[in-house]
Amino acid sequence: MSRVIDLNNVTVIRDGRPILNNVDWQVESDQRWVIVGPNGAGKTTLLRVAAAQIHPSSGSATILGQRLGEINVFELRTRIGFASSALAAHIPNSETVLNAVMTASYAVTGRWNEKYDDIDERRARRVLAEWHLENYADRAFGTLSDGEKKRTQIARAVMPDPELLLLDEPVASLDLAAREQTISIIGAYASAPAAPAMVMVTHHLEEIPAGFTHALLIRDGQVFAAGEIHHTLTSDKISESFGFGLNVDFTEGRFRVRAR
Ligand SMILES: Nc1ncnc2c1ncn2[C@@H]1O[C@H](COP(=O)(O)OP(=O)(O)OP(=O)(O)O)[C@@H](O)[C@H]1O
Repeated sequence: MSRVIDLNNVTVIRDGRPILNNVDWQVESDQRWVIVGPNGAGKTTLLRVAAAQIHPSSGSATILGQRLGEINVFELRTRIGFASSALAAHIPNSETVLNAVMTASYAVTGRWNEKYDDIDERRARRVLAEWHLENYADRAFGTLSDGEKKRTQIARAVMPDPELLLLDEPVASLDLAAREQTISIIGAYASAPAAPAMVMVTHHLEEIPAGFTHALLIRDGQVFAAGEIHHTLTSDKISESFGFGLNVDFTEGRFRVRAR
């Protein structure tokens, strides 16, 4: 086990105000975290610090043993898988699904002149099968449904075999069947002993897949609660962090939330 994310007193200032404020957070390699909090709480900002995409304005952020500000972030980013809708916007609509996933080995979107080895293609096809996309390898990315696009983004993120996998709302806006299918594939991936450390941002506790072990509740840029998932996603803590009375229960491996 090793420390994958180590944030100490991290503050991120934008437009003169802290959008993350004195955040302390540690993630170990055998943990899978969900980040939950109201709109605008700072979830995506926190994930972008973990992805080495933005630096703290103050405090220290060490990701996979590399302290941001002291290292080459381009090298570090090759060890991190990051799937978000914002990144998906960079995948050309005409790119085939196979190429969209395969180019991840070189951390680029859009296949130009790189030379790919058979081994990359074999791995990309294995990853496509793992994310139930094997029949879409030759389809243009732009022709996929939202659910297929989301799974392609995640397949792209796991292609380089990352040591840290970050998922920003991986099932947002999917229909019921696509949502349940994607939750179940992420759950199988997260539950495998060889899975990397993972962090997933979600708005809905119902969307937390199997295999997730820890939760961080964030409110107004500050950590409201963090720790083992069942000790953190309690009715009292969720109600207080969202400022609304909510009952949380956990049945058949899934969380469920109702108004009190
Ligand atoms: N570059 C920026 N400049 C100014 N404000 C920003 C910037 N990026 C984010 N913010 C603000 O910081 C706050 C936190 O944003 P962030 O996207 O991290 O929240 P979030 O918890 O992911 O929100 P949501 O649930 O709505 O996606 C928001 O109020 C947002 O408007």
